[in-house]
Amino acid sequence: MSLKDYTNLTLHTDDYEINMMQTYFSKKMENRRAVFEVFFRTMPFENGYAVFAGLEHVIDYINNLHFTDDDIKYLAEHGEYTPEFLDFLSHFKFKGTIRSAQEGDLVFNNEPIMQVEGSLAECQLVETAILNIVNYQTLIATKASRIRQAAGDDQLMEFGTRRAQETAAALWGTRAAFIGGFNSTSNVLAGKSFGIPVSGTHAHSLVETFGHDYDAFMAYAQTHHDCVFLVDTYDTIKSGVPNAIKVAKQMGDQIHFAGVRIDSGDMAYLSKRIREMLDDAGFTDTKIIASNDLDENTITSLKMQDAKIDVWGVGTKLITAFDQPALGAVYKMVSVEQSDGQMRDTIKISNNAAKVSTPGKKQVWRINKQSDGKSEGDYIALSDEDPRHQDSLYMFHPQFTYINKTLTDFEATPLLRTIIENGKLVYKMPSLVEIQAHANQALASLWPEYKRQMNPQDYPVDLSKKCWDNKMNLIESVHNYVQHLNY
Ligand SMILES: Nc1ncnc2c1ncn2[C@@H]1O[C@H](COP(=O)(O)OP(=O)(O)OP(=O)(O)O)[C@@H](O)[C@H]1O
Ligand SMILES: O=P(O)(O)OC[C@H]1O[C@H](OP(=O)(O)OP(=O)(O)O)[C@H](O)[C@@H]1O
Ligand SMILES: O=C(O)c1cccnc1
Repeated sequence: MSLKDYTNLTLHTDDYEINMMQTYFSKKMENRRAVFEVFFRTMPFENGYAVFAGLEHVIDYINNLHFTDDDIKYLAEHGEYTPEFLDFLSHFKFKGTIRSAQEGDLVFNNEPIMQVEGSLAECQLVETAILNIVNYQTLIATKASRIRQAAGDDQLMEFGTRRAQETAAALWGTRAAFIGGFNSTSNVLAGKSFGIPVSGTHAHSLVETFGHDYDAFMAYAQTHHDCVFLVDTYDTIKSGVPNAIKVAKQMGDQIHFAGVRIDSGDMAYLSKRIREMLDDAGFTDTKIIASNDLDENTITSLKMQDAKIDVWGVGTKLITAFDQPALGAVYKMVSVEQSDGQMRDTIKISNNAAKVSTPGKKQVWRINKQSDGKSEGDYIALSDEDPRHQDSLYMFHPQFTYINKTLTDFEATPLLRTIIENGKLVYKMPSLVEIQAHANQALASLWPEYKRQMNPQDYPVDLSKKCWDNKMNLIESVHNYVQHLNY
């Protein structure tokens, strides 16, 4: 089950989208064809790759897209819309085509990660929600993947709900965290909705209720088989751990003494002492779980200190993407139908070279070496090109064109898959476990240079010659047009 029965998100769009729709409608342009593409300009967290997430929610959103009578009434009362336009909206259905990266795919800056092709009206309407969903979920999946890289094979528990930016962010965020490599969530609704394994320990309030570690742990042990005791409420070494061991010994086989959790103090020192105490008492399989404002940096540091921590509980810094709260993905028009029925590629010029959009409907080809399967880079081509038909592939840096290479031993795989075609879902959503496995496979084909946490190499994202020429020609024609203006 998914969170399908949440509020209809059709009005979850910016006012200006509906205002533009009204203009297109009044000018009889609402059915002109258009192509828009989603991309981000800089890598989140200065990471070498991003993990794409959000497609399932985008599909739910598109499937639910319709203006209810109530929505129309609201627009009639609050906007400058004509009755004819409101009538058009009341019959609106999404009939466009969406091509997208799959969840768990690795994606990079300045390449299309989703493409919407359809009528001008429908393409414009869906911009806001698509960006809202993809921006957040891709950011969290990427943060989770960074934390996974730091944690190695250790268990990662997602604890973020209480700190998330509201409920939807907690739920979709924990799903994105799972895609990025987390093992479980503390959020029960996320477990029910998405099938994520749910796990949890107990809070300090349990110990405070009983007033003593022993009484609290014993009460918990008498009411649960699997027990993780939180040992830092009063004094970890003098009271928490000794009382946890005492209860575990007294309860014997009646419980599974799965672990102890620490949530404060010097966790390198404490975990080493706790490990000795547990081992001395014969509980060599009992795990040590740590939480307290953890992220990939604290986990890396604790591992360097040889902390004896087996399981990491991570909340705030993951679910809020603490060190970079926005991915900054944008949705740009790349082609639009003219009055003569011809498509014209479009460009947004900027003084900042990196901000000049790449015109034309495109496909991203992931180029891997056939011999070792490793990624050589991404090759952005116009949609009528297919590098699979070429014996060799010339790849060059789109700004510093002297950086180039010619590949013969290569395999090209399209990144953008058709998800919705003319309004119909044509894509079978993989399970969440399959998506997580897909992300792991994708990471395995990436060289370690792109995966390191600090100062990773820039992954090559190149344009085909045809795509590059198309961009240069359009820049030239816009310059000519601006130069000949007389104001
Ligand atoms: N050995 C360590 N190396 C690196 N970071 C650590 C280590 N031990 C704890 N931390 C991290 O340091 C941060 C602050 O911990 P600190 O001990 O100052 O506060 P605290 O234990 O949370 O205090 P409080 O008792 O108020 O909860 C946390 O993010 C924690 O994960
Ligand atoms: O530190 P985070 O990465 O955000 O992980 C979530 C935090 O939430 C809990 O603390 P909280 O103080 O809310 O409740 P408690 O009384 O159970 O400690 C838990 O003990 C973690 O410290
Ligand atoms: O289960 C836990 O230990 C837990 C859950 C949420 C937040 N902090 C801790």
